[in-house]
Parts: sequence; C-alpha cells; structure tokens
Amino acid sequence: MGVGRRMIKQGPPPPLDESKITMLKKRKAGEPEIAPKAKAAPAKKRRRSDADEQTTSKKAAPKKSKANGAPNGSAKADKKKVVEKKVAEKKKPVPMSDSEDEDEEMEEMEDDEFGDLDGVSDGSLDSDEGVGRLSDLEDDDSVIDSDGDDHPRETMFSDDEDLSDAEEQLTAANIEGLSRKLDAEQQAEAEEAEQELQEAAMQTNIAGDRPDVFGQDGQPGLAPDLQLLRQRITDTIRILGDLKTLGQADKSRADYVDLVLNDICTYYGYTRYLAEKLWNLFTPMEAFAFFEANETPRPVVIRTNTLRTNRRSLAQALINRGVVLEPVGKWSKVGLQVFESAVPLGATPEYLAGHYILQAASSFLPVMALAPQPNERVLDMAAAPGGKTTYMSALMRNTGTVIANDASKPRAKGLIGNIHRLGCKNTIVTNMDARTAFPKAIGGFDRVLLDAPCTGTGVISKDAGVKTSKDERDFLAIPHMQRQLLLAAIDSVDHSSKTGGYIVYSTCSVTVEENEAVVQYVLRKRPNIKIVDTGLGDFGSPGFTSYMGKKFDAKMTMTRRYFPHRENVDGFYVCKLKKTGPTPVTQSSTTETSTKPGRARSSSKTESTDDESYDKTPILDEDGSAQDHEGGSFGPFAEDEDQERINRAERNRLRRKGLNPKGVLNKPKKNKDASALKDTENPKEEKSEAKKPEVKKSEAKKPEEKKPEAAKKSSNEGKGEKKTVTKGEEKKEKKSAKKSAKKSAK
Ligand SMILES: C[S@@+](CC[C@H](N)C(=O)[O-])C[C@H]1O[C@@H](n2cnc3c(N)ncnc32)[C@H](O)[C@@H]1O
Repeated sequence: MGVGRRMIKQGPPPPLDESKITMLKKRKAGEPEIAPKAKAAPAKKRRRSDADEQTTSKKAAPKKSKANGAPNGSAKADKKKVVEKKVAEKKKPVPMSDSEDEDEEMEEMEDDEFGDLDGVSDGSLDSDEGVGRLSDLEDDDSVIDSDGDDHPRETMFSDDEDLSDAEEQLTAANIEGLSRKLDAEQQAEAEEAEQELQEAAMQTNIAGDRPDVFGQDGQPGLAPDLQLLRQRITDTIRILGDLKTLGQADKSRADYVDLVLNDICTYYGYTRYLAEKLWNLFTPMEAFAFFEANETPRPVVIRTNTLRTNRRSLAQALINRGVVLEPVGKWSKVGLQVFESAVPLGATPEYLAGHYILQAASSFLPVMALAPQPNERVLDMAAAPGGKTTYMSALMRNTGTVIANDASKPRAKGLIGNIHRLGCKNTIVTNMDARTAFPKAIGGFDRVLLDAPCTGTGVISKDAGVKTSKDERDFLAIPHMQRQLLLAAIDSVDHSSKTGGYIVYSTCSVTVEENEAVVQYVLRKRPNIKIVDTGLGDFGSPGFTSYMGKKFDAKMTMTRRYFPHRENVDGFYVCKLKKTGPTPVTQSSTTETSTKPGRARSSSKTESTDDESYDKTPILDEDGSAQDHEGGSFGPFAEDEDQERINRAERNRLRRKGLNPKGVLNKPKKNKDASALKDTENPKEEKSEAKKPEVKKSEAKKPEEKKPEAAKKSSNEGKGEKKTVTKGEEKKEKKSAKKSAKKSAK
C-alpha cells in the first residue's frame, strides 16, 4: 500500500499554516531551520524502553531524512505535536448533532454515533509487545469496556473505549508503524506546504511576472511535455485568478478557460464535456485541486461490523497481523483507516469471519444520516454490494427488517454474500427495478435509503474510466432515473411512522444534475417532503443553492457535499428528507394506502400524472416478455399470480438448460410441481396425455427432451392415432402396457 496522500487523515483539511510556508521558504533559501517544538517539548510519556526507541529510530531515521531532511529530534517533536493535537481535538466537542425533532431514542443513538470515540491508535508488526500491553489495557479498570453488561447499547456499539489509554497503548504497541505513518504524514504535509507555496505563488502578483501561455504567435500550440503542460495549466489558472493584471489585452477569459480546459483534457485524460462540467463546479484554483486529487487514491478504510466485534478488538487483531491503522476520524466510531498492511485485507480470518468490511469512508455518511433505529422497517432501494445495508443492519442491532433491493442480479448475489458474511439476520434481499417495484410491491417503510446509481464523478480516483465514458446522454438519462427512484423512495415511506418517516438520497457523484437538481425536482413534485439536517455536522460542505443561473431551495444548504480535495474522501452527496404527509393520489406513482406489511393493498393502478415519475418502459422477463406491472391488487398472497410467476421461472430455467419446458413439465409422476404447472398451462393436453399408458408416455417423453421438434411431431402423431384406435386395439395396447409395466417393475 502506498503512502503519501493516502496517509492523510480523513477529515476537513487543517487551515493553512503560514509557518510551514515560512519554513519551506527558509529551507529553499538555505537558511537553518528551527524546530521550536522539538526544542521546547521534552518527551512527556514514554511507553517504550530506550532500547526499543533506538531500534525504532534506526529504522525510521533514513526515511525521515529522505522525507524532509528533519533530524530525529524534530520527528519526535512532531510526533508529540500530533499526539498533543489529538488530545486537544478530543477536548473539543464533536460538532455533530441532529437538530431534527426526532424522538429521544434517536438523539441518543446519534449522539453515540457521533460520540467522542476515537480510541485506537496506530499499529505495527511489533505484536508481542503490543499484545502484552493491550491485555494490560483490558485488565485496566480505568478503561471503559463497552462489553459491560450494564450498557447493552454500548455493548452493541462497542467503540466506547477510553480514548487516551487505548490510543497510547496501541501507539506503544505499534510504535514502528506509527513512526512510519508520522514520516509519511510529515512528507504529505511538506508536499501540501509545497503545493500551498505554489498556489500562493500563483496568486502573487509580481510585477513583470506575467506568464505568456499563448506563445509568441498568440496560439497555444502543443505543450512540449507533460511537465510544461502542467506548468501551463497552473500559469493559466494563476492568470484566471487575476485576469486584469496578468491577462493579455487581446485575450478574453473565455480564451484562457478554453486553453486550460484543453490542457486539463490532455494532461489528465478527460473528455472535454466532462472536464467542463467539473470545472464549472469550482473556482479555477479549486478545480485544479479537484483534478489533482482524482489522480491519487483515497485512504483505505474498513468498517467494524459491530454485529460481530468491536473496533478495539478488531484493531488489536489486525495490528497483530501487521496492519497499521488508526480510527478514521472523529466523525465515525466504527471506521479504521489502514495505512499499511502485511496481509491482504480481503482475506484475513477477521475479514472472512465478517468482523469488518472494506468500505469507503464517504459510504458511511448516508447511513449515519439515515440513522435507522432498532425494530424499524427500512428499505435500501439500490443496495448491492451491501456496504450500507450491512451498516444499517448493524445500527439496528439485527432487529426490525431491512429490505435490500438491487436491480442487478449478479450484484444482488454479492449483496447476499456480504449479508451472510457479516451476520445480518434482519435483512431480506429482493431483485427488482425499484422505480416500479416500490411502493407497489411493498411500502410503508420507516426509512428509505436511496444510494442511487450515478455517473461516479466522485470516484474517478477509483475508476478512471469515468473520465472518458460519461457523455451528455448519461447526464440526461441517469438524473432521469435518479428522479424516478427518488419519487418511488418518497412514496414508499410511511409519513406517519412514529420513529422515522425519513428518506436519504445519496450519490457518489459531484455534479449538480445528479444531486441538488434531483432534490429540487422532487421537492416540486412532492409537496409532502422537506429537506432536513443530515446530522452530519460540519463535516463536508453545504449543497448549492444556485448553479449556473438555476436557483434551488434555500434549505439545500442542509444537504452535504464531500470532495476528494477537501475532505480526502470520495466525492459524495447526501440529502435527508422528511415526509410530512401522504403523497396526493394524483401524484403518486402507485396508491399509497395500506402499505403496512401483511395488509392487502388497494389497487395500485393509480398511474402518475407525471410522465417523469412513472417509468413506462416495460421491464422484460428473461424470456423477453413484458411483466405485468399494471393492474391487480397487492394482497397478502396472490396465489394464481404467484403460481404463474413460478411457472414462468421454471420454464425459463429449463430453457436455459436447453430443455423444452413442455416436454419436461408434462411428466406428471416425475415432477409433482410440474404436473401442477401443467394444470394451469394446458389442461386439455394433460387430460389426453393421462389417457395414454404410463410406460409409453415416459418412453415418448425422453426423446422429446432432446429433440423438441421431433417430439412435437410424434406427440401430434400420437394424438392423430388416437382418434382411429379401435376397441380391440385399445385392449391390446392396455395388455402390452401392463406387460411392460411389470417388466419395468421387475
Ligand atoms: C451506487 S450503487 C449502490 C451501492 C450500495 N448502496 C452500497 O453501499 O454497497 C447503485 C446500485 O443501484 C443498482 N440499480 C441501478 N438501477 C436500479 C434500479 N432501477 N432499481 C434498483 N437498483 C438499481 C445498481 O445495480 C447498483 O448496484
């Protein structure tokens, strides 16, 4: 696993530290560096012997000098600085609260969720010492053990370890890993400072330093190499920051934007269409930071599965396997950021036992915003591969019900796998197109999560293919689908739910079309919803209230945006909605009455008046026939309908096997279900076949399975023969049938 940016802790970036810039300037100018904290701060707490210290220093020293030339003493001081910073951070209240009028229980839960829990520190390969110390820690009464019987809730959400103690213990146990991490952090900080310097330089208006990005003939031409291209990008961005002073008189802003966009496409490999779309989200400087951030991977994060373990135990187990990790940030108490691993994280015994799931940090956020409660009925509309479903299940402590739906069958299989591995027992998987299936098939949920399919512009660092694969059509079709899904999500929620009535909409995309514009659309279509606070505090940035001349609801600021270059997480959007009343019948895609489980629903035929909210594209079965999504009331069990579905599925299954369904299913004795099926299919045929002697029938069927056409022919011939059979012949036939029956019995 690489270091560098990956090592940067997730969370809001710290404010610009001027001293770093001064330090770097001095270093560049060859002036001696002073590390005031290194001098001033003697080591406060020493958890290791001097011998250990020396060993570690020896290992760490070359890296340090490589990283920034700082002596070891300075690194120690920096380490202390980091610990001090952490302690100071711990003292700060966590700025996350849910200001909504939810009941006390929910508040309690969210308090827990965002509680000041950040106990586990870094890990390394020094497992022996670490194990000893961690056992000491467990014996220590001062450490709050969440597994205590007095706190059943804490037992489940067992990350309530004593922060400082746990952190120090793990720090001691993992000092080598910590040193490495600190080195990398320092390096990253130095890189950041360098970048800031560059950016500051960009903004500096030095007389006579006017970059000439267009060249002598006023034409941009081809940049000779990538380094120069990058230089031209930064120069152009600098000019755009102060066009009046730095721009050429004969060039407009549009000329510069055009130039920089072309260069960005060449340098980073975007299509012009997408580069422009992303560029328009930010100031030129920030757009550059965004494009840059998309070139580096986000930190590897795992989520503790609290249905199986707690974060401290998991951290300890993984540290013992050579994993260097620490809590992902104050905002989560189940996430662990992994810096280094001696073992593949997807194959450890803990992974296989379902103690954790590899999950991007930003993926935690929609579930935290939804805050599902124990015993609720919750729908995860687009659930595969199940990172959020399984988190929801854990928050609900395996109580209530989670319907985890996904339209893709292969992906639903992965979802089932994760559900099993993580031990989620309150989850039912369905495989339907959520646009039309909900609330028709089932509704009345307390909460619905729609983690919508999207263009993926927030995860370009993971999937660089997005840079070239998404075109204008995608940015029309995908938001269209998102709107349909969100309307269905809203209609599937029980507005009168005592504990909930919430919908969370999220995407891993940063474009406005897929986020604010979708929310704005549903606000217009559903007057019975309102935007509410996500409860995610100040983490992230507020959603846009206007974009390129479009105005959005003022409450859009309550929605949250996350960016790779700001929070060092995947680009993400989270919006929480509260349903305040029933959807008017004229607006709902299906009638909303009686959506409670087990109750027969009234006709769901009420078609939407809104073209966009109701997808009229028929959903095709595997055999290509359109499913009946219209008409028919939803009852507890529609036996005929179910039977027909079962029959159809069986026929499809046989066809896939290369068998003629009629041939196989017309064997009543061999397959009970098949005979039942035949009843509904072709009773007449069944009757005439029944008259035939048993043995003959089975003999006749065999070739039919292999050669359907020939079999058909012979079956027809058989029918024809029957009409002319005389009584004598019939007797003979019966006799021979009896004989052969006896033979076969023998
Ligand atoms: C962003 S992914 C969901 C990720 C998932 N929530 C998680 O955390 O693991 C979007 C999912 O939507 C599914 N999907 C696409 N169209 C759908 C539809 N019409 N109905 C239901 N699911 C759909 C895709 O198969 C895909 O798995």
